[in-house]
Amino acid sequence: MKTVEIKGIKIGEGIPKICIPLTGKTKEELIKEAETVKNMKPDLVEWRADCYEEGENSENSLEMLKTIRGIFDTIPLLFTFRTDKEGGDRPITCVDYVNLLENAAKTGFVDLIDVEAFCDTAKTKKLIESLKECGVFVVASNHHFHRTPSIEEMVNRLETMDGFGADILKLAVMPKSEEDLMSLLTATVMMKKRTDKPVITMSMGKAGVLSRLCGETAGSAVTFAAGMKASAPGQIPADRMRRTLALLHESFT
Ligand SMILES: O=C1C[C@@](O)(C(=O)O)C[C@@H](O)[C@@H]1O
Repeated sequence: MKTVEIKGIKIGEGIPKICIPLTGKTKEELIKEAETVKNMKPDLVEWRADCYEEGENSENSLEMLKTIRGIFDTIPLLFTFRTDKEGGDRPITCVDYVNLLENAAKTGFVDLIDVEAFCDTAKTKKLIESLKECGVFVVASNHHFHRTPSIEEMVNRLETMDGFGADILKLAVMPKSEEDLMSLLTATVMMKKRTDKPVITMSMGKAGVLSRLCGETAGSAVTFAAGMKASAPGQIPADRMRRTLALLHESFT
């Protein structure tokens, strides 16, 4: 397994790492949220720039990013602009999306960047390459807020993201039944044999909660947990997540 190591955090090894999202809408909200989240001692922090007012505006975003980086000086920071097509808060054109990610990578303020791999597949590989050249790790992602694709499709999508050259492969799906949850877990287990990169998967909503807890067994390297506010359905509070992961880990060893 190729672990991704950032500021002493080894993604892809041991207990799944806890990532807490920041979802504030205004600068004031975000600063308050960031300080609260810092006290929760997350392994990673995700800034959901699409939740920020005018977050699609590169200048605005990068200014805010600098402030957030200042607060999380030693904690790995993931920059995400989730487009409205994949469940995010605001629309953005493909051109602006690419520019925003490239500009964020060039600041040196972020450790990881989320790239929606299926936004414009003809351009994804090149975008990932250019971001990696700036020295950031790339998390390729794909989200299905209304369904769980077949096991075959989920594995294909994760393998495609691998082929695009991402460092970490992420897939979030919505279950409609217990079978859907099991399908996501099966696809995750199958990926262990098909890639040496860290994989992150989750089945969202209440029906999928188990998938956020069992990453150490299934092979999901990071789990997203709520800080002040969840960024997706089914995220449980970070303190409860930490206790549960520790309890499971203890039971395995
Ligand atoms: O991709 C993901 C996963 C996520 O959607 C979840 O279900 O926990 C939460 C998002 O903030 C993050 O960007």
